[in-house]
Amino acid sequence: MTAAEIEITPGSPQGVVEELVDDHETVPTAPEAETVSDDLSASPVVLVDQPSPADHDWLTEIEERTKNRLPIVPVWLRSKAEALAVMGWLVNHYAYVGAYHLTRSPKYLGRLAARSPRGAGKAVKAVVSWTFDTEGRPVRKLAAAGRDAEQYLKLSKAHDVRVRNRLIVSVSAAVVLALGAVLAMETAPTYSQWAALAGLVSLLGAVGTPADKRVFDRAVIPTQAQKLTSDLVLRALGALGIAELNKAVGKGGDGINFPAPITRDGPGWRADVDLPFGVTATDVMDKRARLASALRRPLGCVWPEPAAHIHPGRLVLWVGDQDMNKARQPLWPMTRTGQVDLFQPIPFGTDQRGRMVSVPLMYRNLLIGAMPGFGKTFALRVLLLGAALDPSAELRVFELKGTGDLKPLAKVSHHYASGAKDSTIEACVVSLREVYRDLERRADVIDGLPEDVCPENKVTPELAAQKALGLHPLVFAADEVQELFSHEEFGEEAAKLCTAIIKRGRALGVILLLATQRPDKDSMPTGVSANVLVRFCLKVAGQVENDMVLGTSAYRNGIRATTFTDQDLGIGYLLGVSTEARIVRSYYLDNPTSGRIADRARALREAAGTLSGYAVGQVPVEPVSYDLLADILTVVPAGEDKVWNSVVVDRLAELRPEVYGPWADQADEAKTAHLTAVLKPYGVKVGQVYRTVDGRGVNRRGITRGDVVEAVPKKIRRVR
Ligand SMILES: Nc1ncnc2c1ncn2[C@@H]1O[C@H](COP(=O)(O)OP(=O)(O)OP(=O)(O)O)[C@@H](O)[C@H]1O
Repeated sequence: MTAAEIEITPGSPQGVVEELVDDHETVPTAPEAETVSDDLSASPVVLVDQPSPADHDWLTEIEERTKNRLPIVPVWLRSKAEALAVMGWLVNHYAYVGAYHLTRSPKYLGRLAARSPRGAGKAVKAVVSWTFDTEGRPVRKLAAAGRDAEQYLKLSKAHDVRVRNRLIVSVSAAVVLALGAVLAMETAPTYSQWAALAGLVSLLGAVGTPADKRVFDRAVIPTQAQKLTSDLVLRALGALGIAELNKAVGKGGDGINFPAPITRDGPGWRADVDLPFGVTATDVMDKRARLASALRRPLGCVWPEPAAHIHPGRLVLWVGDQDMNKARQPLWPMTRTGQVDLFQPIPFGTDQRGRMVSVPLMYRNLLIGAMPGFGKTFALRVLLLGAALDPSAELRVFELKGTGDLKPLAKVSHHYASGAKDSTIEACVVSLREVYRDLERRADVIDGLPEDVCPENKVTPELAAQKALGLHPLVFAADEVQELFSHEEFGEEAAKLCTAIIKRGRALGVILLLATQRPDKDSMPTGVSANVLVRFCLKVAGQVENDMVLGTSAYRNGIRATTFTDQDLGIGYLLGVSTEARIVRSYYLDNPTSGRIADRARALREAAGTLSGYAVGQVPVEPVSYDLLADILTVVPAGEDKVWNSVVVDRLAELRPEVYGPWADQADEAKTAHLTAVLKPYGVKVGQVYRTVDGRGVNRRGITRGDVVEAVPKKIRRVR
């Protein structure tokens, strides 16, 4: 409430005013209050906004300002690697420009030679004009026309003296030049004669070049980056079709406030804007395409962001000189040297302004989603190579497409498999089962530790470092995970295992990294998508996929990965790393570079003695042999004709806990549905089975033993 006034009718209770005034201020009682009366008969009026001591608290004010300090040292100069990369890029750029012009030098010389007669003409004209003082002619003419004889005589005299002196200078210069030329022709070597001639011709050519023409071609087409001004910003905001904004920028409106000057920030311009009351930064982000159109810039240059830590109406508009997808991508800081500690964030990419964005993996899980070909695997590979550079981390990598994009990681992984075959899917599920079982062991280890060693009941760097405890970071990655979750036979089990690992694994040092090109509800279990903490969404087709990867309501809140263009490879929304969603372009590591980094990671592991499994030539994953139908016939003896599914699952879990244990860790209904699904490929039907429990008749879904016996010869495939 600003300078509003509230009338207190005689006898009205003080409490009414107290409820309406601003929060912390104490309202004086009616007699002490400043009263204003505009009508003698009217009741006293109290100013509701009383002066606040905080208004004059300069320390508070300074503290507020310090929150919005801009960096003293430019972002790119803060890291040695980044600064070197920028310098390298500059040297490369100017070397290119130099080579470009050098190869065109004959063309430039020809151009200058053609223009030199015009230049010679201009030079002669200028010398003659100077010598004979032609610029004074209009003044003398005026004096003559005004019949001012005295003035005219004065001017003529001065003119004569000036011309005489200048003639002496010009003639002397001409004689010296002529003599110099003759001398040079006689004595100077031929190459310097030619050089002098070329210099003279170039000079005259440059003089003769018209103002609207260039001597040199452009080696680099300059970006049409216009300086961002408040007028431009206001015009653009006014073109968004947001009523409150229109009112504010229109005639008689309150205007829009810029709390800080528009400045250069990285390779672009930054404007901080306080939007009108009630308009949020998200409202503007929603209309990014319109904003870009109004600013006349490519979409990839215009990045409105909220600054919600200040207030939801604070907009930070950053307009880059270059489209994000064309901007120079710095080198991944770990490309050549360095080791990673998984308890620290891993450098993952850069934002629109070229600032490095790191992703913490410990105590988190990650989901990457996008349409095919937009950079999921590349993004996943950056994080996996980061994890590989932590020699204590155990990697289990499954690339379910079969293109071998994650092959460089094979040499450091405990489990590695590639391909879309059933055997790869099965290997992946078997590995998941192992991880699931390892969760139990890890939980027991942590549970058994004294409180002073493990006060927070979770893996800490100190605990992870103690090899004997086996609490080292375990990174399980599956690319094209839709192949796993939509698999007829293993899909359901994989979904359950991943959901359980995502929910329980965080504190136990188990990290799940999943990438999918089909983030719909059939290929991405909601238990997984709802519980994942870090999300990276590159271009997706629609709202459903967007929200599946980025979380419910992301689209409604303006976080729309649908707005990325076809050229935005590797660019996506990253959620779960900072308070706001960030737009990030993952570091680009090609195959050979990834191979070299993996070699380094392998060397680190060899030194630490942590190479294991696939990386040292062991069989990828040894699937546990089991035969579902035979196992059912074992746990449902011949005399028992019909049995509930949930009972069968419990008995199976007792028989082979390592295989069926996770099935039994579910509610009865889920157990029933699970067994129904896995029996479907065998043609075993599930129906109602009546049983008496505690004297009461109960109907539940179950199987008939005879149907299982029938199915044995018709088995589609023996599950190993
Ligand atoms: N950060 C990046 N910068 C520039 N280009 C990139 C980046 N990331 C990926 N790309 C390009 O995008 C192409 C596709 O990347 P990638 O194979 O990771 O896509 P994908 O989403 O995994 O595709 P698919 O779903 O078909 O497996 C790569 O060949 C690469 O050239």
